[in-house]
Amino acid sequence: MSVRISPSILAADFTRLADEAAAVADDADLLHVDVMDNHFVPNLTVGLPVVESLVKNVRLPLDIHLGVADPDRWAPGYAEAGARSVTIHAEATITPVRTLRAIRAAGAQAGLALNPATPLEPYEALLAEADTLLVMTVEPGFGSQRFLDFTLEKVRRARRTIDALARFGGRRVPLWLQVDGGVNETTIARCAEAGADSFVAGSAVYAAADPGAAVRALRARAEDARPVTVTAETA
Ligand SMILES: O=C(CO)[C@@H](O)[C@H](O)COP(=O)(O)O
Ligand SMILES: [Co+2]
Repeated sequence: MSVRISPSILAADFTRLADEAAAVADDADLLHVDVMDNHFVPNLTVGLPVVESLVKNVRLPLDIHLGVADPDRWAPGYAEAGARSVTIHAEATITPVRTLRAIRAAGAQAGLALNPATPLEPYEALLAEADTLLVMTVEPGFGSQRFLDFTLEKVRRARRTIDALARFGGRRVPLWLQVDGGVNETTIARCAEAGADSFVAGSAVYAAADPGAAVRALRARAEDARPVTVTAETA
C-alpha cells in the first residue's frame, strides 16, 4: 500500500457514526477518531466508550488521534480497546517513550503528533519508538480549517529524516508520515509531493455527496503526486 487515507469522523454525523463509517469502508484504509478533552484543545468530542463501540461495529481499523492533555494516562486504554493506531501529542506527553511503548505493547501502532509550531528536531530520537509521525497542518481542535502552508517544510524535513532512518538506521517497520487538517483534493497533492504518505481528511470526505468517491479521488491525487522512490532496482 503506497498511501493511506483516513477519513475523520469529526466531520461526520455523530448520530449515525456506524453508517458514516460504512460509507467509506470499501475505500478508506483507516477511520480517524479525534478524541478531544476541552483541555489540550478547546473542543470536546468522544471518549473511550464510543471508541469501544466503534471497534465492535465498524469494519475499518481505527486511527485514534488523542487531542487530550494527559495522553500518558489515556493512550494505553485505546490500544487495549482494539484501535489499530493511537497517536499522542508531543506537546502533551510527559513520558513519551513509556507511552509509545505501552501503545505498542498493547498491540497497536504508536503515533507521535506535532502541532504546526512544534519543530521536528527535538523529537527525531523518538521516531524509533513510533509507527506514525503526524504533522498537524492546522491547529488541532476543529475540522474545516484552512491548511497552513508553512507546515509543508516540516513534512519535507520529516520525509528526509524518515528515509535516512530506513536507509542508514536499519529500520525495518514502516514509519508513516501523516498529515491532518485542511487536506482536500488540492492540498493532498502538495502534501504527497512533500513526502507524506498517510492522509487524514474530514470535511473533504464527509461534506461530499458521495464520501466513498471522495476517498477514491483523494487517493488518486495523492498517488499521482507521490515522488518516485529511487531504489536499487530502479537506479
Ligand atoms: O485533528 C483534527 C482537527 O484537530 C482533524 O482530524 C480534523 O478532523 C480534520 O478535519 P478537516 O480539516 O479535514 O476538515
Ligand atoms: Co485528527
